[in-house]
Amino acid sequence: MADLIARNLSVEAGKATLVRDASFRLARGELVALLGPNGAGKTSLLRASLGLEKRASGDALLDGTDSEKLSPMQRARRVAYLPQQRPLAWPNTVRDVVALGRFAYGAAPGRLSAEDADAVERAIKLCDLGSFVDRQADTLSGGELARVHCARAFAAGAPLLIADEPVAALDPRHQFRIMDMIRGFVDEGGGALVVLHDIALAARYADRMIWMKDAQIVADGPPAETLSEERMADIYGVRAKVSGNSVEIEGAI
Ligand SMILES: Nc1ncnc2c1ncn2[C@@H]1O[C@H](COP(=O)(O)OP(=O)(O)OP(=O)(O)O)[C@@H](O)[C@H]1O
Repeated sequence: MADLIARNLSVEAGKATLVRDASFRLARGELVALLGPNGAGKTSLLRASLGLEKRASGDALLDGTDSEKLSPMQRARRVAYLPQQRPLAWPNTVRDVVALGRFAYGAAPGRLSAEDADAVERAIKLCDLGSFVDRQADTLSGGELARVHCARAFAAGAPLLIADEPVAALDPRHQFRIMDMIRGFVDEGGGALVVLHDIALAARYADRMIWMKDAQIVADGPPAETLSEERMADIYGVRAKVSGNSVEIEGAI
């Protein structure tokens, strides 16, 4: 059973509390949106859950193992993590950047098994990168590069996917395409936790919404139970019209 369970996690930096007493579970078969304003603590929560950032208290288990105790390779086989900041370490072709997603299987660009090569080609196709494969990744536009990083995460073939704002720089069509791919991944048995700032997109795709504000999780449940005009006012300080899963933001309060 692949899952990620965070229990009473807190993260501190100096005197600041970035995450306070947060608990959630991510399992296969669900697409969970993590929402909240800038600075709410979303990235800190994800990184601490994955064992990439020190916790002040609480714990986080990936498939029952403390995530802080996993080696990078063990972690990467359990979960593909697409961070918000996605620096390219060096200029490389698109195909080679996507191939980096296979490192958990001992692959390196130029040294791919048939299975690795297959996963890389599938991810390239899924993310609509066919015409870019031989380009240097550092010559792509921001949105094109975002798709390359999505492909790198998909190529990993891990049962869980955690993506921090995967569609932030994308045009509307590619936002839908990426969300469709994540939905498809979940429908085939994966589990995905995705940070989104587009509430309408989140409500349309997510089975569950986790809402954060001021370092705390304040709600966790299906859109029908947690998305409301009051919630939009409380979390984001905006006036919004909410009708079913549709949200129209009218302005700041
Ligand atoms: N090392 C640090 N020292 C002090 N404050 C920090 C540190 N790292 C993060 N913060 C602060 O903690 C808060 C939470 O940051 P985090 O990146 O988790 O927020 P977020 O919800 O992901 O925001 P965004 O939507 O803008 O990406 C922010 O106010 C940030 O400035």
